[in-house]
Amino acid sequence: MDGELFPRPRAEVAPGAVHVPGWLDMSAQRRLLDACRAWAAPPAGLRTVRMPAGGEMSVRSVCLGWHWFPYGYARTVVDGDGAPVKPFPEWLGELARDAVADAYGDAYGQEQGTEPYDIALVNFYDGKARMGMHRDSDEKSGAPVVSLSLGDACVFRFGNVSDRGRPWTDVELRSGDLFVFGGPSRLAHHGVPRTFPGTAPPALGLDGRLNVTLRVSGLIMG
Ligand SMILES: O=C(O)CCC(=O)C(=O)O
Ligand SMILES: [Fe+2]
Repeated sequence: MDGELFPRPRAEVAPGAVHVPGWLDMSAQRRLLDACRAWAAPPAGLRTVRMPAGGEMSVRSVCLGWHWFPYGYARTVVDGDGAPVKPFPEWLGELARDAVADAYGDAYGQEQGTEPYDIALVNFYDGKARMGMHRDSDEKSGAPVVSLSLGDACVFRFGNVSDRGRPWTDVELRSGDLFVFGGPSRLAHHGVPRTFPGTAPPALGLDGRLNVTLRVSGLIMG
């Protein structure tokens, strides 16, 4: 972010897991936030996800392209209002490609592939929301997951591929930050143990935190 006392360096926290601080400037953050507000509106808008065991996720979510539910993808909001999922816009796919290219440079070139990005999962965190350690394993593609953060900062816990426990690395994700995980880290466990309410940049006008992950489904269109 401009005006910081110490610039935050980019970091590869595990092989194929790259944090790029301040990747989106304020106007790009505003554009993404405006789009999230439109996506959040019904039908097929922001919803609370109920887990098979009976609990509810504390984040509220909306999907584009394919609708994620525990645990799979569908073309309609099968666990909500039943409406068709909103389309995945072309500009988001371009943003995902740019993100992977910027995060990886020439490394993991083989991971970039040619399959188009076709899923966005948007998660809204109020001050109390969290996300437990999990893997993004419902996709049929090994393409990297692209994560963009807006609003309040959070602790993003990036763990290992074998289980939910240590070793992990805690990374602070702030508004505008990019995190890409692919290659050997594509199926690493990760979660958000806490956010820092009130730390969103005032110029953005968001109370809480939004995270947008962009993914390749590897699923057949239709
Ligand atoms: O909010 C985040 O930074 C992570 C979100 C996440 O892991 C997911 O949507 O699967
Ligand atoms: Fe995830």
